[in-house]
Amino acid sequence: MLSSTRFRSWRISRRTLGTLAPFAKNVVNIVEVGARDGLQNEKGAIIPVETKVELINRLARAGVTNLEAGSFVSPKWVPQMGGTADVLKGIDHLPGVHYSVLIPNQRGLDDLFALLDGQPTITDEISIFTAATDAFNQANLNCTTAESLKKLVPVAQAAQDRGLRVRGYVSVVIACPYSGRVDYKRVREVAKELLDMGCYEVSLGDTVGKGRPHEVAEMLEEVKRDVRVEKLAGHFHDTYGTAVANVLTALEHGVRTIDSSVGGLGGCPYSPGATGNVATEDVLYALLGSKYRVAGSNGGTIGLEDIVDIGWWISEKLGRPSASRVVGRLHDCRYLHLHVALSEIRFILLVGRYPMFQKLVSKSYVYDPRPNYPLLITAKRYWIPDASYDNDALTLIFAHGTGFHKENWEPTIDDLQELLLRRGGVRVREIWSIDAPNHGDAAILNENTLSWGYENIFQWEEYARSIHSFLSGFGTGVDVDFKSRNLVGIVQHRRRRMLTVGYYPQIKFHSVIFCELMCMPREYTGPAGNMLSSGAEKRRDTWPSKEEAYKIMKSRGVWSTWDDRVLRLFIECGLRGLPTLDYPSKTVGVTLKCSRAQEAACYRDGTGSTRGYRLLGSFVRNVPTHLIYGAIDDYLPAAVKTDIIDNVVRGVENLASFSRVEGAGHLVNPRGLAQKIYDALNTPLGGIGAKL
Ligand SMILES: CC(C)(COP(=O)([O-])OP(=O)([O-])OC[C@H]1O[C@@H](n2cnc3c(N)ncnc32)[C@H](O)[C@@H]1OP(=O)([O-])[O-])[C@@H](O)C(=O)NCCC(=O)NCCSC(=O)C[C@@](C)(O)CC(=O)[O-]
Repeated sequence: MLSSTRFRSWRISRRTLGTLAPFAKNVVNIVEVGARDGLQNEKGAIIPVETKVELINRLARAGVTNLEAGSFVSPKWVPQMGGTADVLKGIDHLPGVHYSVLIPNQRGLDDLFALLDGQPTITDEISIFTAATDAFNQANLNCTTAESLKKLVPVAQAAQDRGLRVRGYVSVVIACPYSGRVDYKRVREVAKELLDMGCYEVSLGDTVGKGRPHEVAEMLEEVKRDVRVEKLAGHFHDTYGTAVANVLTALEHGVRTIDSSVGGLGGCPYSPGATGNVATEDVLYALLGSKYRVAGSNGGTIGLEDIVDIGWWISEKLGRPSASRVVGRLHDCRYLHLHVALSEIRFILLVGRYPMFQKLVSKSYVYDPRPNYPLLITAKRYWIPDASYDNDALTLIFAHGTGFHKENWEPTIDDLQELLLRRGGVRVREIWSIDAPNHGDAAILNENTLSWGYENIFQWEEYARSIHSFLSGFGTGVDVDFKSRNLVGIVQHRRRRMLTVGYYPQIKFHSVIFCELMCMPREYTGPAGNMLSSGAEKRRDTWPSKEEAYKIMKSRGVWSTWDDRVLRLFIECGLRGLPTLDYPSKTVGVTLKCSRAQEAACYRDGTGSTRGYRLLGSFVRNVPTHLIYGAIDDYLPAAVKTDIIDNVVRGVENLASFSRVEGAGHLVNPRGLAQKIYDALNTPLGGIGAKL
């Protein structure tokens, strides 16, 4: 779990930027309320915690940085919110994302505090709520507006004393289902009282969804007489189809934060007849190409196609069509492979990604091995739900090459999974892919630590140690006993050392597959390392957005030669939003997760490849070893490959298998590589017992 103080302070600085910068720059904040306001209103069976967790994780990965994760209300009143504590415990807490919870009263806050006692960073924000009419409050909170405000004062105070930020809601700001037309003056007074309690922002809710744009305008102008508009958010339900128009009206009147709900989920259980919130997809779509830019962590925004996909997915889970207008159009278009002139990048990525995830599901983890190992580890697990396996089924452990990240393997995993499903053979129980500690998501979590002693040379053995630590189980965050698994290590490029060092306790491997192994004698490592490290230091590492980065990389340099799926994953998972420690004053755009300095530091570790070269001979005698090279000798000279086979391994007969991927060089083609990995996994091993 992401629980360090270092991490917390980073979140706070992002939060400050998030609230101030967007207002000044026509940047719109989205508060995604689907998992709370949306799901709370679902009739029928209780939605499982896992579904809520997946929904929230997907939204955060799509770039949403403010989302409501649930509420601590009475489960008798709102049964769907019953498992909120488990939801908070289950989600991946991504850096820079606020996972807020709705709190009705002191009892709800006490329940949250009990949770925070055990996990202090599980949330940093609560929302409190009341309404502009007594009638609505009586139905929703069992008290009048004045009574509810009185009860909320100590709640807001206690939350702030605990370091939480507090957001306020005023419901029924246009019309009340019980008492009709609302007095906007009362909306102004209630909003002001919430701000006086310390709310950093008040969201004005057209709970019934009857509001028309001119009414929204009038209501806002009234509220603005007492409240600065940057303190206001708009929350519109779409019962009468006016929600998008109301959003645009609110923006024109200076509001810069909009609550919305993926798939248009939801409604308030105490607002009879009201439908869901304005769909997040519909807001994103409406603002495309306008003077407004939506803030988010996915290349500085929220990925529309990701949200479309999530809206489709959650609607399927709930067994009904999405309420979003946009989702039906874009989702169908994607599946018909029509060209949608929105974001070509994300569109193709999703189409390309689907074959794999028909069967495999995935989850990201943060593993904390401290104090046994100083750096946090991030890993992703892929598996088929509900499948059963015997003890022989394999668990594949993927390790990536320098400059990449754990998701880099996904096209290969995708193609491998397809082969396993289509052609059978060995049974694969689970696949894990692990970031090097200065790459991928781990690089963000370890950003500060990496600047204290790892900045000049990052020995690749650190990756070895981190994986050993991960597999040995002396840490928290991943509850799998890898020692009982039938492990296969699949290692890209120069990672041979990773599995060979003799750390204790020893981890048994069924076999190891080296792909384009970068072990070489000393005369090659120096020049290659110098060339690579100076290249890494000089390379461009900031771009205005992920879309721009893709366009630039696609058109030049080594990037343009990559398999397109790999390049798109590099954009999606290898880049991060600014600012960073290296660029503290750049607030817009994206940069590399594995910074230039850290990549160069890896290349300066010249001895890793040489030691790997020396130890490879004894390694293959002890561990069934498959070796796969690209057929094109681009990075790795043909002479080195020949030397490895003839002199180090002493003939291919000492390997479990040897193959070359046709048409591939150092950055091998994923499909060809998947075929070779499939073949290697299905090669009988002849009974060598492997121990690393
Ligand atoms: C506020 C209460 C609890 C008062 O309900 P009450 O009956 O007046 O309170 P009580 O203090 O008499 O307690 C009654 C029972 O509830 C329990 N209880 C009391 N508090 C809690 C709590 N926090 N968590 C869990 N249990 C609680 C309490 O322990 C007791 O249990 P019992 O002894 O009968 O077994 C109730 O009215 C309630 O939960 N209402 C829920 C309202 C709600 O969640 N509405 C939807 C959210 S608001 C919304 O959607 C609008 C918004 C924000 O999106 C904006 C917009 O669209 O306008």
